[in-house]
This record gives sequence, C-alpha cells and structure tokens, in this order.
Amino acid sequence: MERILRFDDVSVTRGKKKILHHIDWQVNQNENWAILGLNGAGKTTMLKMIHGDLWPTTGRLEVLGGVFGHTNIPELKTKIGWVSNALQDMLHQGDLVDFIVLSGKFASIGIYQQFSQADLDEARQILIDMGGEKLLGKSYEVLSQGERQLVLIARAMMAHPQLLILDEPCNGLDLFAREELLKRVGKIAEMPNRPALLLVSHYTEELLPCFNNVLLLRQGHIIQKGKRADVLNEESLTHFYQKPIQTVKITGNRLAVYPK
Ligand SMILES: Nc1ncnc2c1ncn2[C@@H]1O[C@H](COP(=O)(O)OP(=O)(O)OP(=O)(O)O)[C@@H](O)[C@H]1O
Repeated sequence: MERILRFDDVSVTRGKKKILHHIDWQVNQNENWAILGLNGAGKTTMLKMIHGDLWPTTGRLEVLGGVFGHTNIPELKTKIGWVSNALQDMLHQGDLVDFIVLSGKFASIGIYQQFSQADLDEARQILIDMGGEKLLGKSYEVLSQGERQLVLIARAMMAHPQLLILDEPCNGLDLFAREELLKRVGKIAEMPNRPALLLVSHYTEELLPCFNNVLLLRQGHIIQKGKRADVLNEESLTHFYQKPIQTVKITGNRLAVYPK
C-alpha cells in the first residue's frame, strides 16, 4: 500500500503559541480523508505543512515519499493539487479561465513558462470534463463563487496530482452550487488515476461517502481519527464538540450535525 503522507510526532509552535501538538497521522493511497475542527483548531496549519508552506517545529513529516528537510519543496508542490479561498485571492482576476487552469501544470500564479498547444487543449478538456465548458474564454473575475471553485479544481487536476487538497471548497456556495461541486468531487474520487483526497470542512454533510476516513482536530490535538463509520456518529461527535448535538442522516449516505 503506497503511503501519501505521514506525520510522526509533529508539533508546530508560532511565537509562544503551540498550534499543533504531537500529531501522528498516516494517509494511504486508497484513502480519502476529511478533517473536521472548529475555528482555530489548526486545520489550515496542517494543510500548509502538507503543501510545503510551513515546516514542523519538531517531529518528522513525509509527503509523497519526501521527508521535509531532505526533499525539493517546489517539485513536491507540482504533485499536490490545492484548492482554497486563499488561492482564489492570489490569482490574477483578469486572467482567462483557460490560462488559470493551465497554470496548474506549473503550480504558478499566472503563466511564465513555455507551454504547448497540447497543454492548452488539455486544460480546456479538463474543464469541459468537469462540466465547465461554458466558462472557457471568460475572464475569471466575472465568474460566480461556484464557478470559481470549479476552475480551481480543474486547475489542480491539470498537474495530475497524487494528492488533492480541498480547503473548505464549499465556502460561499449556495445550496445547489454546493451539491453540484460535491458531485464533481465525487466523480474525481471514481477516476482510475484518482488523487488521494483531503478535505477540510466545517460541515459533516459535505463529507461524501468517498471520504472513507475522518480526523477530528480540537485545539491542535487529534481527538479521533479513523474509519468514517467509527468517527461520524453521534457519540464520537458529541465527545468531540463537547456540546449536545443531534445527527440527521441525509440523502447520499451523508450525516448532518446540528447543535441541540
Ligand atoms: N503565524 C501564527 N502566529 C501565531 N498564531 C498563529 C499563526 N498562525 C495560526 N495561528 C493560530 O493557530 C491557531 C490555528 O490556526 P489555523 O488557521 O490552523 O486554524 P483552523 O482550524 O484552520 O481555523 P479556521 O477553521 O478558522 O480556518 C489559531 O488560534 C491561530 O490564531
């Protein structure tokens, strides 16, 4: 079984604040993980580390076979697809959608490298395959939030990533745009050469069944991690949130959670 990433006793301290405490976690190729945690739990910090934007203060981190401190980070980044609101803000808003998708090949903001017509055709085909044909030729700044997220996922897929990180991808989407986007994520999970998926979300109902593993993070500590059924249930989640909750099974084998 090929390993996608592994945290061994990883801690992160910024100034006087310890943000992550002794994280032990492994993701294998056949797994898709969702990370749940309240605001400030340390989710973004974990993702930033995996993406090579931040290093552990102590401990060992291995991502796609490379151990931090001994691996080429820019090269690592080209194997990881990254979708987040922070990335949306960094993109050049006036760029054409076609070129934003293409830039995923180079893990760059904008295009500064030589590319071929075949590269551009591939970028366009990826967006078409994701249901975004009508977005081709449009300027990124005129797109809706749902359309922007679709473009970012297509951009991430352009690099044929081994790992696709989705950091709160449904933020700002209306009910129907959210379902549409989740459907696309579900399709990626079924692709033959699919990347391992890593989703951060505040809402359990966004955890499609393809997210077969779940990690619960509270104040920088892993409270529970493991198989979906063992984690996504009322008992575990009540313990995790430390508040009374009710869970509701919703269509598509998903679970919604509400405060009681
Ligand atoms: N550079 C930094 N210096 C000091 N504290 C930091 C720094 N970066 C993050 N933190 C703190 O670390 C904690 C975890 O932050 P992080 O952004 O990882 O949480 P999160 O789980 O992603 O939260 P959210 O759901 O709100 O996005 C927060 O309390 C945050 O204020």
